[in-house]
Amino acid sequence: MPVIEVMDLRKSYAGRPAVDGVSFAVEEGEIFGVLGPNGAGKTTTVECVEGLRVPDSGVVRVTGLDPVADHARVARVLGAQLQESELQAKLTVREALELYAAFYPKPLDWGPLAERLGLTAKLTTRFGKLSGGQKQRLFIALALIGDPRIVVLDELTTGLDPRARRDTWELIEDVRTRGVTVLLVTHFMEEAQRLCDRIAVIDKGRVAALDTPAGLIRRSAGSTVISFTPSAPLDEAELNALPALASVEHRDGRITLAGTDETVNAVITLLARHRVTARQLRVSDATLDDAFLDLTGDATKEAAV
Ligand SMILES: Nc1ncnc2c1ncn2[C@@H]1O[C@H](COP(=O)(O)OP(=O)(O)OP(=O)(O)O)[C@@H](O)[C@H]1O
Repeated sequence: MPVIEVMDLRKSYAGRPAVDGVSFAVEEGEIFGVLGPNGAGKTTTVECVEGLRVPDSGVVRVTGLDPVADHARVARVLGAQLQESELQAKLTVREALELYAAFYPKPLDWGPLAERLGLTAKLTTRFGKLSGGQKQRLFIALALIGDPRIVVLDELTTGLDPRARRDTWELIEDVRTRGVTVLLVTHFMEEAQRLCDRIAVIDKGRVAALDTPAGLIRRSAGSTVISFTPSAPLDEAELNALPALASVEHRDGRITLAGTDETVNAVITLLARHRVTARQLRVSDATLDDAFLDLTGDATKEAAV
């Protein structure tokens, strides 16, 4: 049985749909990503899973329980990252960890958790004096302290420097190794690609695609990218006629084509036919970034970056 089930979830604000028929199921032990442009309905969706918002219609189940009607029981199995305003400025890091540990029947030992999140040197620092990244790390610790079966992390590494981000990814991988299910809302493609087993791409309140990161990349139009600097100009019409071509870009004499393996073979044949040499030829797989822009359409491109 899935540990989280969302079926035809709908939620409007002042008559405007923010979530418009979202369905997905998260299996035990999975890292499930929710990805989408700003305002797509991601936070509303996960807050319905946490029982913090009441859906207009649809069904949400967490370990078979209704997060609104069975809020107390759901809170025992689900750890959620807090919003900044929820902690007192005068509370020290140690006090916050001890306080939250006391809420749960079998909390984790907060010492190693604080160590893993680089908070040991900050135990006596008051919350109000922490940097944005340190606060973020404390919220992650507090989400995990109750040793939950499921953890919901919204914008996990926003505000963290690259080092802290990588340490946090390792921590999340450790958490999953212990069998914890992770529901992760993120804007970072690299994070989603590295951590998530499956991703629901949400766009305009609906699920635009649901697949593994590799599956999302494969289904986007230009899943292979070839770039090179030709030794002589190539005919634009011939380039545009290449099979399975998704896009052509020219920059500083360099040509970048997105397509499939078929496009790559055809361009190599084209180059040979015209006796044109391709300097600095590179062939690479498209990234999740490319797939995301493709799946969420042109209108949302600007909001996504
Ligand atoms: N409490 C609220 N009252 C009115 N409108 C809201 C409320 N919360 C969210 N919205 C609107 O609902 C839509 C979806 O918001 P939501 O926060 O769920 O999106 P999101 O995908 O999490 O966005 P972001 O990536 O920017 O955090 C947005 O248009 C937002 O303005």
